[in-house]
Amino acid sequence: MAYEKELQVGIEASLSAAKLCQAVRGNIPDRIEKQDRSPVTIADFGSQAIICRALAEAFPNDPVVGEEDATALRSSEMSEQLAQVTEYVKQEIPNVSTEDVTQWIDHGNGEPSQRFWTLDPIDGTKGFLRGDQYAIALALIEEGEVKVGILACPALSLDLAPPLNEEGLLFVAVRGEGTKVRSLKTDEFTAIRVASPDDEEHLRFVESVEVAHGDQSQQSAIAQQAGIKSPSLRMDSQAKYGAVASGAAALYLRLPSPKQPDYRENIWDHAAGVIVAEEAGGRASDMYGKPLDFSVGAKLFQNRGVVVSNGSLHEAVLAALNK
Ligand SMILES: Nc1ncnc2c1ncn2[C@@H]1O[C@H](COP(=O)(O)OS(=O)(=O)O)[C@@H](OP(=O)(O)O)[C@H]1O
Ligand SMILES: [Mg+2]
Ligand SMILES: [Mg+2]
Ligand SMILES: [Mg+2]
Repeated sequence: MAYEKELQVGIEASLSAAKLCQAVRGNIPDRIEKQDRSPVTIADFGSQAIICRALAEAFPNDPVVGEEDATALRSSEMSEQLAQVTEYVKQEIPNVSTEDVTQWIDHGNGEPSQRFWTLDPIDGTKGFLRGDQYAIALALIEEGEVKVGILACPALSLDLAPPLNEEGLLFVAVRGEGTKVRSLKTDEFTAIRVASPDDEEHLRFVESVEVAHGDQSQQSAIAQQAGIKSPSLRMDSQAKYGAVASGAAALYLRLPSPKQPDYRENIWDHAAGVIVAEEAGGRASDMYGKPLDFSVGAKLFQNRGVVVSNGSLHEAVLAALNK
């Protein structure tokens, strides 16, 4: 098996981060507003600290391109939140100082290079705050190609055979080796595949809960033109990729919002999910059919929108988008 050490370290760190997130969710924290006005919480910071620490120790030469950074958390106005983050991190790693925590978080300020990791410590922060879906998403990128994806979805369960019907799922994919899933509670993995073309029951699509993150009216029009008759399943975060990879849905659509036509997707919002879907037999591209290009920096500058399917539906979706 390839990337054995990467998997072992990445999985262990993601499970520990997932535990921290679930502990914080027992008592949903305040939303902290970032400079771009999007939300972050003490759990996003704690999760990034735990995973960056593990990566820095095991792979000191690998940059980590993470969503969060500790600048605001170091300010005196946020000393209370920093203390809270540190308390939660201590439940996973004993004897930790506030200085350790901010340093580990800032290990995620790396730049994309020939080999690097990208981390979304909580994808779907809005979902996390609402009590809905969220994910911890970690991916290894080499030469612009996603090689490993680890996607923990602590609140996800799908209406499918075990272990997918258990709450709390971990999806893992390695390039060329398929995708597998396990419950967060047991350590037995099961291989998964996307929905087959004749699976009428799962011929449905997933999209964001947040209206501002896409174009829901175009998304339903396109899905209909591709032959999907049922309404969408709205789900926060890269859990949507898990739904397509396991066959709970046949399509994930994320078309640019008319209010933000110039929005570019962040690599950490997609890298782990893309390999999880592809290695399960699915296909991912942008709305023009171009492969998602992870070689051009921290955003998908060369792509517009995201289409993820079970493969068989892809051409019909692209044809509808082309009209
Ligand atoms: N305008 C716009 N268009 C597209 N995407 C955007 C936009 N604004 C934010 N984001 C990113 O969306 C990430 C959350 O993913 P989802 O939209 O799938 O989940 S959710 O329903 O919003 O929770 C979310 O990731 P997190 O910040 O990690 O939660 C954002 O990076
Ligand atoms: Mg965010
Ligand atoms: Mg995200
Ligand atoms: Mg995030």
